[in-house]
Amino acid sequence: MRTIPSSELIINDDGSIFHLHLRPEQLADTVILVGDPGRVELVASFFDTRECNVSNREFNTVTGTYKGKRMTVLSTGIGIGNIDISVTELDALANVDFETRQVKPELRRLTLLRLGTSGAIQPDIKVGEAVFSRMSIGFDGLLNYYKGRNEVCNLEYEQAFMRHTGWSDLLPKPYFAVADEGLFDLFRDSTREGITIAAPGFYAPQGRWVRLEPADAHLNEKIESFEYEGRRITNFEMESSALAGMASLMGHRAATICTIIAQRIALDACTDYKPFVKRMIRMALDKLATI
Ligand SMILES: O=P(O)(O)O[C@H]1O[C@H](CO)[C@@H](O)[C@H]1O
Ligand SMILES: O=c1cc[nH]c(=O)[nH]1
Repeated sequence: MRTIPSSELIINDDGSIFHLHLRPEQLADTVILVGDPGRVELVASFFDTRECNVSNREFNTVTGTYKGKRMTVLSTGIGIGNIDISVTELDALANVDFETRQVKPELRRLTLLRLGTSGAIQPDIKVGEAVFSRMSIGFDGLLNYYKGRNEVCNLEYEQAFMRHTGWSDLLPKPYFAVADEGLFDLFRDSTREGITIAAPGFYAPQGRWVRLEPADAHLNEKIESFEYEGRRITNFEMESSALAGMASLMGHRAATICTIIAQRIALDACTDYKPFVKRMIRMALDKLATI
């Protein structure tokens, strides 16, 4: 059996994992991931009990209970690189023996739910709505670095999307990662189903033009008009693809729900979005407490 070298899985002197600074016993089976470090306290404010509060860089973590169910809430900061770190380290905490540095014979299956914010790219999706990313399109390329990527992605959608958009060979190949169906069933009545683009940036990668002009000024129009099997692309954010894709490869169940805070078609944005996010968090906690 492979022993993972200490340069590949870095464990701190106190027995915690390199970036998250968590020790294996501090991780619950149900994990809520949020981008904003300040959102951890908002989620944890609903908890009945708290057993630990750990912080390193942008990674804040609280483990506690909500309606008797043990949960961990973790902030990942912004972007796919931090999802690569967070999901790998969460999985290692659950499934690697830190003494032997070997994968445990019995694997633990985590439930990973990201609660984020997002911009809508269809005119009928309003600010304040919660969109469930049933599929996520990775514009970031991360999953292409992992073996088995084709086995967990929807390749038909990928081909159709690249054809429709005339995908530039300067960009990473997009991957279509799929959310856990059980989580979709849990949330289908309380959210709007969507297909979400996870972009490797907030500005040009989402078609925004401040001073630097996007390479393809018409890409968002092509994204908006893409339709396959009667489904369309609904929203932009920056993490859901790597979360869904890595969790599928590892055997965890994962999904993303985002509150819409920008309406890209109406050219509108809401900066007072926290009450909507709070509503999404309470809804998600109530559902997660039942499984
Ligand atoms: O509100 P969070 O969870 O950070 O999610 C969204 O907001 C950030 C950009 O403002 C990106 O992380 C994007 O995915
Ligand atoms: O438009 C948006 C809003 C929030 N987060 C994003 O990544 N994009």
